[in-house]
Amino acid sequence: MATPFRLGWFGNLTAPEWRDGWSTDDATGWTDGRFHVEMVQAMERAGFDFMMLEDSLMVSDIYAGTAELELKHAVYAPKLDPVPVISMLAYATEHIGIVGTASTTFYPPYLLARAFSTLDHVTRGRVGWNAVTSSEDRAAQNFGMERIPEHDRRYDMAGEFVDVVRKLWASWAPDAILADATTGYYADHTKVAPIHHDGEFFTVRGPLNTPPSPQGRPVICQAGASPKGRAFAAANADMLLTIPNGLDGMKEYRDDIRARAAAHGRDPDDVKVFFVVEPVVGRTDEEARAKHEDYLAHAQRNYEFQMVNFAATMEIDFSVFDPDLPIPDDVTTNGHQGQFAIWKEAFGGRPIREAAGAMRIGSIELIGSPATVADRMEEAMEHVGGDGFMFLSQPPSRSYIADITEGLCPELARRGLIRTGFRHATFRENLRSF
Ligand SMILES: Cc1cc2nc3c(=O)[nH]c(=O)nc-3n(C[C@H](O)[C@H](O)[C@H](O)COP(=O)(O)O)c2cc1C
Repeated sequence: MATPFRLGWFGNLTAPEWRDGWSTDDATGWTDGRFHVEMVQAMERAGFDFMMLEDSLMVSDIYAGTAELELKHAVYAPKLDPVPVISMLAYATEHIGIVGTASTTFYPPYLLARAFSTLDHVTRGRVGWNAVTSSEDRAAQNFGMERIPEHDRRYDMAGEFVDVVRKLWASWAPDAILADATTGYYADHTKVAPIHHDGEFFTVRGPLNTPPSPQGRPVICQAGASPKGRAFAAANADMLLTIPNGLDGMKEYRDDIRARAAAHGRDPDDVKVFFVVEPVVGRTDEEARAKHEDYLAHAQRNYEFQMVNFAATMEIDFSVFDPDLPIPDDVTTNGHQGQFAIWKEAFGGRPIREAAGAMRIGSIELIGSPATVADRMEEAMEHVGGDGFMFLSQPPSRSYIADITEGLCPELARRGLIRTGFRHATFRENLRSF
């Protein structure tokens, strides 16, 4: 009997595939949100648990001191704000969870608690919040700061931020709404209380002015990789996103998070871990390999894309290094520390240009027919212990989405490896249902 796992998609509200000439309308038309609506509908039909929308708050010009390559490849900009787009994606679907990213360093906690409570209402209990600390000076400079706060301090702020948000979400008792025409009371003021939070980073009176939402507390998602990030995630998150290298790295991460969650008195099964992969699927193994070869043939484009990706998220200007040598040993970052260590390991001491030109972001390589890829996914989950995968494709194309939703997912469903329906109304209940 197969043990089922879950699927999510690492979505970017950026331009979908615009370089191959096949979906020319999408190249500029995607900003009306319809491309992503059709994408999330395909995922819901195919058996995905959720779509996640990443976010950042800057146009990065770290690589070589210019935004040229960032904008040339549309890596993180131009993009749309995920928070309002969640409403649209949810209105076009019935069951799938939708996770939006919002930063604990830049949002005021009151606005965030209110926005996600509102989203929980309008999605009828299907929203998740990807709580990130952000990592970029360029983003900080859009919010009156010169530099992003230091890495571990950001997590201290994030811990208090989540505490405030939780208190605000709980500032209305579940039965505070009466709507009683006989007594003339809409809401019971004795069940709505200020929180009077006065902490190191935030002072918030409360209560929230939004009524209790279907989940009460929207699903919390997190992607901490450093020790401090893992501690924060294990204490607070319902789901985690991660890209460790290889099967042993995946198992180490999941075991560590589960042990940390248990140490906080939590049931480890309430914390689901999703591993990022970018499957390359064809009708046959040969067809999939040909697609992969085609990707490798764009080595210079891939290299430039990854350089911006690394520079934007780690604020390290890779242009100062010799691309024909490995990453120097003494480079550190105040950005995504855990992720940087993992990428360095993935480069395996190879020259930067060569490694980045052939790189796909993901914990394991999945290339083949639906049956081949399904075999590998099943083996991986057996090794790691469970939970699920999150697919990434930067940028996604309609044909890539179809490879996954019409090719791979039916094979996974036939084997009983992914969900074929949703038994519960809310995202959290569905996340915990197996
Ligand atoms: C799959 C995945 C998705 C992430 N999405 C975002 C995002 O949308 N916005 C963001 O600022 N950081 C994002 N991050 C970064 C994490 O929040 C975190 O900072 C990073 O994994 C490094 O871990 P650390 O902060 O513990 O060093 C993501 C990380 C991963 C692995």
